[in-house]
Amino acid sequence: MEPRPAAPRPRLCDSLGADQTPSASTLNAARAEARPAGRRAPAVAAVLPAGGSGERMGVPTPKQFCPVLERPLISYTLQALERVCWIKDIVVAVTGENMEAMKGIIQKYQHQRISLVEAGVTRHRSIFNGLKALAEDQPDSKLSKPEVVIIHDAVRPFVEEDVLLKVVTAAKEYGAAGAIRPLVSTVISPSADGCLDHSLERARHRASEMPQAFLFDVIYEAYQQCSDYDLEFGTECLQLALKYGHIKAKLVEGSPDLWKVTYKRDLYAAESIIKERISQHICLIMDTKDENHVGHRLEEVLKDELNHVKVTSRLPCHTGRDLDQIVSEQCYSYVCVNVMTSDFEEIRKLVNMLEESNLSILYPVVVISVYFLDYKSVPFDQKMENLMQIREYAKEVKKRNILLCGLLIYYPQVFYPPQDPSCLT
Ligand SMILES: Nc1ccn([C@@H]2O[C@H](COP(=O)(O)OP(=O)(O)OP(=O)(O)O)[C@@H](O)[C@H]2O)c(=O)n1
Ligand SMILES: O=P(O)(O)OC[C@@H](O)[C@@H](O)[C@@H](O)CO
Repeated sequence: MEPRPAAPRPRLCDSLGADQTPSASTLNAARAEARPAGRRAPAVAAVLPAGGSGERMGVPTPKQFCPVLERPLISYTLQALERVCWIKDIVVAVTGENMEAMKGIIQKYQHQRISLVEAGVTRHRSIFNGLKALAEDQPDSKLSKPEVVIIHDAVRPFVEEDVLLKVVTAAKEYGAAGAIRPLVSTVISPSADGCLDHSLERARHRASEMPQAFLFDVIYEAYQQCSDYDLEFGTECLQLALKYGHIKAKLVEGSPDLWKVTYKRDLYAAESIIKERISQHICLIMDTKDENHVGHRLEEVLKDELNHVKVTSRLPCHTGRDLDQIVSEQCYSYVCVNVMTSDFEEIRKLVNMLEESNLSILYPVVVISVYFLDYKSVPFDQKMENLMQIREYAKEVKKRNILLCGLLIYYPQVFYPPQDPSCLT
């Protein structure tokens, strides 16, 4: 087993999640349920098989390393599991030839709690290698044996804490548990001559997805007893627990986002989902606390469209504290609405804060600086000079995954009839 890479700098904790991310009270209740009175929560580890070649993706790069928004797919899955604080170890099985690349990903994106093991020639063998790293009967094992182990494909990036908690809670009670989804197509059985032999009643069957969870001893003993045929051709861990451990896994309905990236179209879908999620988190920054600030009109419009709009006002004298609060909101799109000020240095300070927070390591960060200026009080060429500064600076920060743009709204300083405030939007 490869030693854990050196602990990188403090990693930002990304709070992004799909809409179904459970509330803290939900999780606390489920944790309490998972923890019989007086008993400690189970020690939980995860094994991520990531040793495939991605043949069906049809590209030279194994799909787990294919870029999504210029970041390897596996990094999103690692981030999803790292967001779950009660998973103490994450063991990733990669091929020897991809070991260095995997270490580089861990370092660049500051992943933590990751241990690497050599993958096998099949998915089951990769998973078995990951389990061996957690079993304490192995000579080079550096990890403590968990009570419950999660098995999750590295190419299923959209896994949320709630389904992980459900399968772990169920595995503790039943010995094994797995996420399932309704079938989209009907399953049929062909005869030897390539004709239909029979079809399965779709409503009575389900698709087996990931994550799955097991009492560690149940699945580890199943793999130790596994036939070579099963290791070579099997695709279902739940079946191993049934066949070798006589454990009937508890089936847990999963969300639609649990699908596995298999074909190229799945990468495009993954990118769209990620873009949609990060674009839902917007932070509006205004340059005064004035409640009549035009930014509040924009806030109303955005709140009608988006789920997470944070608003803050940044007075020049309190820039440091307000900017810290802004960055802590973990947004990835910032709209700075400037009516009173149009100080380029303010934008530079914000961009520097965003960069120092490492936000732009995980996702591209968008900063839109909007200037409202009365064209009678400010000469046009002076303001355009400001925008030109932003344009040059934007070229520089784009290399650091921060997309900066400026918008100048020049308007005559006239009185808008109160019955028509929409003129300002
Ligand atoms: N020898 C293998 C084969 C697969 N996997 C992993 O098992 C997961 C699910 O397998 P699959 O989608 O089949 O991945 P590939 O085998 O890479 O895909 P393909 O069958 O298209 O080659 C993936 O994270 C893959 O990296 C693995 O760890 N070791
Ligand atoms: O068969 P593949 O290697 O493409 O993927 C493995 C899947 O079969 C597996 O992840 C789920 O079906 C649950 O076992």
